[in-house]
Amino acid sequence: MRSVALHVEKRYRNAVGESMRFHYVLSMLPKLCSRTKHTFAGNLFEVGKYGTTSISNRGKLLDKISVVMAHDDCIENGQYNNRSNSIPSDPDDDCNVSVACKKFPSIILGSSPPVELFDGSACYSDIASFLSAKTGENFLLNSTCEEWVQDSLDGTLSSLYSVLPDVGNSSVSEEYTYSAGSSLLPKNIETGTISSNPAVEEDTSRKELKLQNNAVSGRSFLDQSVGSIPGLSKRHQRQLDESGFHTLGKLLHHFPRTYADLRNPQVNIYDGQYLIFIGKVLSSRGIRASYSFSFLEVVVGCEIAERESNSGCLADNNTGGKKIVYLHLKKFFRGTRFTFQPFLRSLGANHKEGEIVCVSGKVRTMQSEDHYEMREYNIDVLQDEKDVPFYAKERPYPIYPSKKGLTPTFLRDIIARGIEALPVNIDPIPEDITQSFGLLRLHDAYNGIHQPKSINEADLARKRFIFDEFFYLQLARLFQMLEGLGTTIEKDGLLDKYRQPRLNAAYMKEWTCLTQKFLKALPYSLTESQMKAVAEIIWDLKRPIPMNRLLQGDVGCGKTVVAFLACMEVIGTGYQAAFMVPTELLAIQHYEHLLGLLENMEEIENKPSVALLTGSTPSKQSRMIRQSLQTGETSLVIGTHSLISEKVEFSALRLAVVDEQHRFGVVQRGKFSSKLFNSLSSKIAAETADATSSGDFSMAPHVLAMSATPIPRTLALALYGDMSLTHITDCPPGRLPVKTYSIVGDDEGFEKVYEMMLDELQTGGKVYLVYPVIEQSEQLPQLRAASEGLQSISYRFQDYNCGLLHGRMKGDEKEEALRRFRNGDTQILLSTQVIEVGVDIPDASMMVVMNAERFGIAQLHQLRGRVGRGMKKSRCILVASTASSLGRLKVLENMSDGFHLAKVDLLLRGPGDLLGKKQSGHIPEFPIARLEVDGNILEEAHLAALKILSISHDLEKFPALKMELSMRQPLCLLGD
Ligand SMILES: Nc1ncnc2c1ncn2[C@@H]1O[C@H](COP(=O)(O)OP(=O)(O)OP(=O)(O)O)[C@@H](O)[C@H]1O
Repeated sequence: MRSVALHVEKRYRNAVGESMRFHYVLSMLPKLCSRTKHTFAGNLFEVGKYGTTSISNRGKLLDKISVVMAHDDCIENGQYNNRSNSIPSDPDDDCNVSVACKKFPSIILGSSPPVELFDGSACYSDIASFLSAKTGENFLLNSTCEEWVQDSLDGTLSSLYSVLPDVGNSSVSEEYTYSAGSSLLPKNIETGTISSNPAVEEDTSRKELKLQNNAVSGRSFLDQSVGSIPGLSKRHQRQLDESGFHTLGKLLHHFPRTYADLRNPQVNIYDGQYLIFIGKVLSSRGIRASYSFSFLEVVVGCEIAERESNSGCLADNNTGGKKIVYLHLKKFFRGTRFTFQPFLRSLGANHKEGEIVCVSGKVRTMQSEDHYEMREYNIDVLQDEKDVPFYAKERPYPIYPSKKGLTPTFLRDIIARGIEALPVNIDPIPEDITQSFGLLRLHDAYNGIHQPKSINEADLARKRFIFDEFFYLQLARLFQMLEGLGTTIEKDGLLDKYRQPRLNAAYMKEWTCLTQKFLKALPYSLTESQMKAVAEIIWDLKRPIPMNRLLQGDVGCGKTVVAFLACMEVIGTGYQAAFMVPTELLAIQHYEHLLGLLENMEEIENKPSVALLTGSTPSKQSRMIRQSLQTGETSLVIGTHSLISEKVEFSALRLAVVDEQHRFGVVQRGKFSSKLFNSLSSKIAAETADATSSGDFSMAPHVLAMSATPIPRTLALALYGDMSLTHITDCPPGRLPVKTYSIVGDDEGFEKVYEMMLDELQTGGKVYLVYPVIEQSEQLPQLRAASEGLQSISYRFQDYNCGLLHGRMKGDEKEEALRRFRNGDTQILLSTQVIEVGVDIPDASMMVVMNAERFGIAQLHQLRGRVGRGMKKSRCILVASTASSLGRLKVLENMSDGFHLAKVDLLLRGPGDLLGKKQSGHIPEFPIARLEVDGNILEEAHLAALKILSISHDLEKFPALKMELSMRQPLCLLGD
C-alpha cells in the first residue's frame, strides 16, 4: 500500500479560466465512489480506511483516474486510455509512466521521479488554493461520507501537507538567499547617485526588481480570501467575511489588544492566570456530549515545584518538593457532523499519550484540587528534552479584541493558522531600508506581533507596522508631488530640499520693488521672526521648484502680513496670487485690511489690483472678477474655497496662500490641496502648452499654507508629508498676555462674570461672549445659546449695545454685525465659534466662553486669541458647566504658549480631535500609530520615503511598493 498524491487537471476550464485542480477531484472522489453508478470506481480504488489508495499496478491506477475523472480524453496516450483492468501492453512502463507524470505532474508512481506539486514558478494563489484544499474542511461540509473524510485528513492529505512547507520554502528560498546577503542596493544607489559600474548597477537593479516581483506575488498572498487558511470551514469563512476579514491581510492586521504576562506556574495557581507549563499528555479524547455537541479533552500532567521558585523556570527547578497538576485542555465543537466517531477519534489522535508538550494559556480552577481547565491555550509538542528550556521561558501571550461576535480565542487560532501559511517574501519595502531603520521584515513583524517570544519582539513588530502606516502616507504625498513636476532636475531638486532642509533666505535687497514699498508702508515694523519668515518664503519663491510651505505661529503673531508680502513678491515679478481662507468673514477682513495697507503705499506705477471672490459675490460681479483673473488684469484674489472652482482660471498664478488650513479637516484638506495643486498646475500647463517661454512658466504654483493652530512638527509631517515649515516665534511688541480665569458657571460665578464685564465696558473695552450653540436644544438643555443670551445680556447691560453673530446668518448680516462691533456701535458681541478663526479686532479686550469644557484646548486658545491683539490689557473667562471640568481649563490659565498647548491638546485628545474631527484620538490614516508618541518613527518614515523616491521617482524600480501604495488609502485621500 502506498499513498498517492493526485494532481489532476481536468481538460476544461471553469468560468474564470482557472484550472480545476486536484482538490476538486479529491472532493469529488468520495461522492463518486459512494454513488451506485460509480461503485465500480469505488471498488477499483479500494478506498482505504485512511483514504489512501491501494494499487496493484500502475496501469490500473491510471485507468482508475480516467474512470473517476469520467473523461476518456484525460489520458490521451493510447496505452493508458484503456477502460479494462488490463496491464498496459507497453513493456517500457517506466518510460510511459514518466510521460504520464509529465502530463499529471503530481502522480508519483513506482520508480518514476517524484514531481513536485509546485515549483518556484507557482504563484501563491496556487499555493493557497492548494492549502485550502489540503485540510479537506470543505469535504467535511459537503460529504456525507464522514469517516472517509475525516480519515483522509490524517492520511492522504496529511502526507500532502507535509510536502507543502518544503515546497513553499523552496519557492522562496532563492530570493531569501539574496535577502540574507548584504544590502540589496549598492551604496551608490542608496545615496541616489549613479553607479560608476553600469554592469554592477544593472545586476543589482535586476536583483532588486526580482525581489520586488517576488514581493508582489507575496503581497498577493495577503490579498487572498481568508478561505485559503488551512482548515477553515465555510461557516467560519463566512463569519470572518461578515466581520470584515475579507482577506488574509485584513485578518493578520487584527493585532493583539495587549499581551498577558505568560508566567511559569508557582505554588499557588490562581483563576485567570496566564501560565506556561511543560508536561506529559496523559490522555487525549474526542468526546461526544450530545447529538450535536462534542469536545476534545487533552489531559496534561505537569510537575511543579511545591515551594516558591526564584528562577520561575520549571525546567531548571530540580530541587525541593514537587507536585503534579492536571491541565484539562478543552476545545468545543457544535454541529452533528462533529459528533461522528471517526471525527472524534481523529481529534483524539492528534496527541499521543506520553508526548512531552508545552502548554500555555489561561487557567481556570476546577472543583478537584490541582485540576485546572484551559479553554484558551497553545500547545506545542516538544521533540526532545533540549526544547524544554526555550519553551519554559516566560513570554507575552497575545490577547485579541473580539470582533463582531468572533471570540478572541477563535481569532487567535485562525490568525495562528494564517501566520503558519505566511510566505517569507511579502515585504514590499527593500531590505536595506528596513535594515537601516532597524525594522523587522514584514514576515517577522507579523510573527512578532502575533506570536512574540519577548515583549521586545512585540514592540519591534509594532514599530514596523506603525512605520508602514506613516511610510506609505509619506510616500504617497511625495509621489504625488513629484508627479506634478515636469523634469527630473525639478524632482531631484524637490527631494533634495526635503532631504536637507537648509535655512535659506533672500534678504530685503533681493526683494522686488513692490514688496519693499509694501513693507515700508506698513504702520509697524516687522518682528524679527516675521522678517525671517518673509526672507525664507521669498527665497523659495525665487526658485524654479514649487514651494510647499507651512507657515505657523501663535494666534495674533502676524502671519497675515507675511503672506501679503509673499503675494507682493510674485505680483512684483508679473505673476498672480490667490489667497484662500475658510470663511467669508475672514476673506472680507483680509480684503479690507489689504486695501487699507495698499492705500498707505506711496505712489507706484502699477498698484496691484485686488479682488474679493466668495460664495456671496453677486454672479455678475463674480463673472467680471473671473474674467479679470483670466486676462491677468487682477493680480491678487482673496476668497473662500470658491477660488478653486473649475470656473476660476488664472492667467499666471504663481502663489496660492491657504489660510487656516486645519479648518478644512483632514480628508478635505488632502483633497483640497491636491485639487489646488493639480488643477492649478494643469490649468497653467494647458494654457502655456504652446507658449514659447521656458518650462519655468508652466511650473505648478507655490503653496503657502498658514496654520493658526501651531501644529507640532510630527503632526504637520504626517498631514502634509512634504511641507517645509516656517515658524513665527515672537509676537508684535507691546502685546500683553491675556489673563485667563476659569470659573464654574453657577449663579455666583455668573455674578462675578457680569461684574468683570461691567468693569471692562466702563473702561472702554469691548466684550465677546462665545456660546457653544445658536439656539437652546431640548437634548442639551445645559448648553447656553447665543440667541437666548442676547435677550438676557441686553437686559442686564442696558447702557451698552449688543450684537449677535453666528453661522446661520447671511453673509452680509455677519459682515454688518462684525463691522458694527469693530466700529464701536456695539460693545458686546454674542457669538458662536465663528469668530474662532482669524477675526482681528484689536481693541476687543475681554472674552467670556460659556460651557467652555465643550471646546478643545487648542480651540479655546484660538478663541482667546481674538482678544489681546492691541495694547490694552485683556482678559478671558472660561465658564465651566461643572466644577469637575475645571481641571482641564486650568491648563489655559497657566499657559499662554500656543505651541505647548497644541501639544497638550494632542496628548489629551489625540490628533483626530485636534483637527476638528470628532474621534477619540486616532486619525483614520493611522489605525495603530499615536502621533503624540510615535513622532520619531514618523520622521524615519519620511526619510525612508525620500530615499526610495530618490532612487526611483516613479517607483518603477519598486513594483511591489507601487502596488502596495495603490492599495492603501492615502492616494484617494489625496483626491485621486
Ligand atoms: N509686527 C507687528 N507689529 C505690530 N502689529 C502687528 C505686527 N504684525 C501684525 N500686527 C497686527 O497684529 C494683528 C494680528 O495679526 P494677524 O491677523 O496677521 O495675526 P495672525 O497670526 O494671522 O493671527 P490669527 O492666527 O489669529 O489669524 C493685526 O492687527 C496686525 O495688524
